Amino acid sequence: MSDQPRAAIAAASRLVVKVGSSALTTAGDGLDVGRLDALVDAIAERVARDTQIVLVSSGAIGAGLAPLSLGKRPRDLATQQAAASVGQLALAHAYAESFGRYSLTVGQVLLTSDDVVRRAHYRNAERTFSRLLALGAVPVVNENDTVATEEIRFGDNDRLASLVAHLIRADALVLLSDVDALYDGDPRAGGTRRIAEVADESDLDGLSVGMSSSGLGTGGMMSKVAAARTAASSGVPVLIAAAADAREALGAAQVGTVFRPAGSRLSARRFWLGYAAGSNGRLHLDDGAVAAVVRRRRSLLAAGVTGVDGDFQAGDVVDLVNPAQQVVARGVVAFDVTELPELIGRSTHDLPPEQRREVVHADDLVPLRHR
Ligand SMILES: Nc1ncnc2c1ncn2[C@@H]1O[C@H](COP(=O)(O)OP(=O)(O)O)[C@@H](O)[C@H]1O
Ligand SMILES: N[C@@H](CCC(=O)OP(=O)(O)O)C(=O)O
Repeated sequence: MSDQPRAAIAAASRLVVKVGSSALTTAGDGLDVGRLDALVDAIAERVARDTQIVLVSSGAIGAGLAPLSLGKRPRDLATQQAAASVGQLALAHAYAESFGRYSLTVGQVLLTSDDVVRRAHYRNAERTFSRLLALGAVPVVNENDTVATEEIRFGDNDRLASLVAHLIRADALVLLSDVDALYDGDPRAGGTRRIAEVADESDLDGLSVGMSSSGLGTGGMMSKVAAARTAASSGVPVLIAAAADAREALGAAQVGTVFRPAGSRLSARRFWLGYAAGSNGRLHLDDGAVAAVVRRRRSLLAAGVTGVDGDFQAGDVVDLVNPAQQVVARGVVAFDVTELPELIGRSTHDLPPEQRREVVHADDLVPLRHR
């Protein structure tokens, strides 16, 4: 086992740290200020060593339960939003007080999925973060739960954190939770083994990673592993650790599970295209087109398209799907959905001159891995 990704996390000059509800709130009592202060102590220590940190914090819903006399996490969206509305205020206040002990200023950034799905909003968010960091503030991020509808919500701050890590070009992502690492099965069941490092995708084979969460968070370990894979496969090392071990995690990083980054880092635009953008439709590819696009990194031509669905216009983002119905790539399509049916399957030189172009140009295309 190599210490390379842990050394990179220990030396990072820009970090995204995400903390889950389970590490900040308790079912009956709401926000646990003692645990929040301990997390802030660890972050402030790292900031004092000149690391810029963006904190993605869950816990708004959990923090809003006790003030509204709600016993456990509500299932319906309206009550979750009411709890988040009350809880986010408490959370932001607690962070402002806690960072204030170190004379650090916090800035609240509440994002909806539109802020990353739409390219113009994405760039706007990027500017806000870089300005806050340049001014020496600690951005504290959460989903804007009170306005996010069922359809558009992330519902999952692990994914939001991996998107933010790319948005701000962080050197590493640290996911803090109530569990100290990824195990080969749900540690609550006992008899499980800690995974110290995920060097490549094959290290995840055979693991039982639960959706079931602590009861306070959402997505369980499954959403953390998905977020870690997204970040690592596009060049960002990730550490999953317990919030209780935050000092060690943000220090030498010799705790938890580390995900080794694979390949080179995607540009902000290609990352956005592959992982953040919303998709407006699907192009179905034959095997030859899949090989050309995924292995040889060529443009997608009409000859290799077998079908289309969705409602898209030229310039929209679409999924590229193989014959087994797996999404193998995403790209910006060069035709409206209404134009494609009469073009597909035809070779480029048979097309009318005004339509003699790639369906998706190689520069606008990002191959994705699938499991
Ligand atoms: N293979 C696994 N390894 C580690 N934890 C797991 C695994 N499968 C399920 N879990 C559970 O995932 C929970 C963490 O997820 P969650 O409650 O959503 O955390 P958070 O609120 O921090 O996002 C842990 O309490 C743990 O019991
Ligand atoms: N935005 C929600 C948290 C959503 C979420 O992903 O929660 P968690 O699994 O605890 O990171 C809140 O603040 O309660």
